[in-house]
Amino acid sequence: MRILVSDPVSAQGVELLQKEYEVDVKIKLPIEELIKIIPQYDALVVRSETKVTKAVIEAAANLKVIGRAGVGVDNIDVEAATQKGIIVLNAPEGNTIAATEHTMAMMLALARNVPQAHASLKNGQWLRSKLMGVEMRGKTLGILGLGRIGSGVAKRALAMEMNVVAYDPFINAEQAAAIGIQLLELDEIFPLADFITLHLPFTSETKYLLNKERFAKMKPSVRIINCARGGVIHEGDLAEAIEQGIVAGAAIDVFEKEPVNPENPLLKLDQVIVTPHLGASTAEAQVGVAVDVAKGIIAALKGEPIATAVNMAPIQSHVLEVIRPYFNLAEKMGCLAINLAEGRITAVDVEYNGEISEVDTKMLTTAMIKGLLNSILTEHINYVNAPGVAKSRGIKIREVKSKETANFANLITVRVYTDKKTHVVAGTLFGHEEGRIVMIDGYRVDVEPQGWLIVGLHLDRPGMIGYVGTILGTDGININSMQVGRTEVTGTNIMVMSVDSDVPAATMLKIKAVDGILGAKMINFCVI
Ligand SMILES: NC(=O)c1ccc[n+]([C@@H]2O[C@H](COP(=O)([O-])OP(=O)(O)OC[C@H]3O[C@@H](n4cnc5c(N)ncnc54)[C@H](O)[C@@H]3O)[C@@H](O)[C@H]2O)c1
Ligand SMILES: O=C(O)CC[C@@H](O)C(=O)O
Repeated sequence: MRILVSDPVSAQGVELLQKEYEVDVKIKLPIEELIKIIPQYDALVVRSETKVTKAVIEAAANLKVIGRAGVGVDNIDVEAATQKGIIVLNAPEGNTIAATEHTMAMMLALARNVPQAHASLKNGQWLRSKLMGVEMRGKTLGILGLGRIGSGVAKRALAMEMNVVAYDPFINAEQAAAIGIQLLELDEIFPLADFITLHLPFTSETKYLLNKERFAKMKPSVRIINCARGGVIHEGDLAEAIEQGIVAGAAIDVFEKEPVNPENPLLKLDQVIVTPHLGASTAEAQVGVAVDVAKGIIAALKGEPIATAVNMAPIQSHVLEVIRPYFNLAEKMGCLAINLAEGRITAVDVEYNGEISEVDTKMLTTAMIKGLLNSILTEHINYVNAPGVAKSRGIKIREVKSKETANFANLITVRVYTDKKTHVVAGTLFGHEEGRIVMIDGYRVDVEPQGWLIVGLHLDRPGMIGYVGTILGTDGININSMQVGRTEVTGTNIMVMSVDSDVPAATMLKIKAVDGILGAKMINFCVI
């Protein structure tokens, strides 16, 4: 597999990727060049400079995952990626502290005119009275967006004895109270705030959230800090509000167009201090996001679950801890169940029994669907596209949950309904990690879901196992485990054999032709 890194990311992340895959680092690629070379790659790693547009994604014939070394994914067409089954993941936590501290640095620098003082003094001017500042203590800070960075800023502002209020429609009052601040409506914040800092994503909802109309509602002494995304403030309106004395000053790290146009009106104002999108630029944050994104890319390429994918249902870390050991098992159970099934599949039930039923198991169900569909489709099925593909094929997926369990602490049961029959496969973990299939169509087995498996139905009479063993032996296929038992149909037995290598179709035909063999299936667990 090949990975393209198209923005500067820390060496630690690149080295992690190089341990597993071939990696090309090509910075500042013109978009035409990116479109030309992207079909060669399975994964793409970016920061904010590379614009992963629809055209890039359409050209990306082999791309499986795009990793963003940072939080904001607004430089990636996530919708186009999702439609193509490409996982988009980010590294949401690695630069939180960096961006939080940069916000505090910008707020203090704005309050005390630090950049203006520095520049004038270096220019030979001693401007003490002109550069009078304001204190933070006792002032009201309005935080727009109380997520990771917003709440970090809130805690630091409280330590500086500021009054802190916040607007975030997706946070409840208890969460805000736990930080020690009050949630208000947006319009309630404007007349109160001496400082307003933005920490929300750039979306169609937040575009130009602060504009002419909203500046007019603010205190005339208000100072604005933006270390989130350029487009959440209308830059022209802000410049005008500052010129008119409606806003006292602004500290801006992010711009609607980056690198910023030197003609941007904000750059011309003394009351505006700026940095070139440096929020995440600390040594620690860059190592953090590069390592996090590399781990995410490796997991994605190996088909493992990813906690930081933005176009899949998010998994909370305590849930991931519980369900992680079951992913491989669930996927293999999907593969086995679909291989047993005959006829048109109409629905699949996944039943969770035991303690596992108490956590969110959606991603395990997705793993099962992934295993099921990858066994029958040529298109690559992953955690992003599996539910959509199942739906488009008219397969109804249902989760059933019960804390009750009979023989195992935790049990997953997959039922595949077809227009002919229902097939049932159940699995559990032995110890904490070892996945086992413990039931196939009502028959108790103990099968490691790996390698190759033959499942056959035969008449309950002497010699049947011998015939099959002889065919396999003659064709050079080694049996490494074998179980035989009665099914619920009188006179019919089931045999389950793990073998060391792939079984050619010709060998399977010979087995099926044995008098008394009622059917036989070969399951290749290696294909998923
Ligand atoms: N300057 C930088 O270098 C830098 C570094 C890191 C992050 N960022 C940016 O900072 C911002 C915040 O990052 P984060 O890690 O705190 O993200 P986060 O997802 O933890 O927090 C975002 C918060 O915004 C809230 N929100 C969403 N839509 C909203 C709306 N319409 N109105 C009000 N609140 C809304 C969400 O509920 C959430 O609580 C993002 O835009 C991110 O891209 C910039
Ligand atoms: O890559 C960067 O330096 C910026 C990152 C930042 O904007 C983010 O959203 O994480």
